[in-house]
Amino acid sequence: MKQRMRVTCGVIKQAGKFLIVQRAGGTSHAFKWEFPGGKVDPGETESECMARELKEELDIEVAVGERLIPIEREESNVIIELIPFFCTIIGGEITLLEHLQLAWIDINKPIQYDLCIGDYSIVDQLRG
Ligand SMILES: Nc1nc2c([nH]c(=O)n2[C@@H]2O[C@H](COP(=O)(O)OP(=O)(O)OP(=O)(O)O)[C@@H](O)[C@H]2O)c(=O)[nH]1
Repeated sequence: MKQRMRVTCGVIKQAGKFLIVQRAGGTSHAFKWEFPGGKVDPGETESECMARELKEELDIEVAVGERLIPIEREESNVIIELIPFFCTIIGGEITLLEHLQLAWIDINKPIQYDLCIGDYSIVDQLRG
């Protein structure tokens, strides 16, 4: 059976725009843009993972809201389930602890950033 990996990613909206961040060099998908998040650890719920990753990556506390439709993709024989959640910042200031840059995107305009492939499906969901 193929290995599965669950990854949560946060959809944060402010002033009508959505936050994306650029992955660092030396990681998988280096320099690609993504919604911040990461792998669900054993024994952790998806929501716990979401809140933990945003604390680790952006130094913010969030309220984890609605779960969007997950996106499944296979990469190097591993099935990656990317699970987006709407998140609201309830504490802290966004500080990039792992990523290179951030951007706030207007979802209804063409995306000018090189996103991780699965993330285009999240953008489609946000466009409704
Ligand atoms: N965080 C995040 N990962 C994504 C997105 N889209 C996407 O394909 N991925 C992929 O999902 C995987 C998540 O890995 P990650 O490196 O962010 O997770 P992590 O922080 O737990 O990793 P690490 O602790 O092993 O460094 C990567 O292969 C990444 O390329 C996204 O929007 N956000």
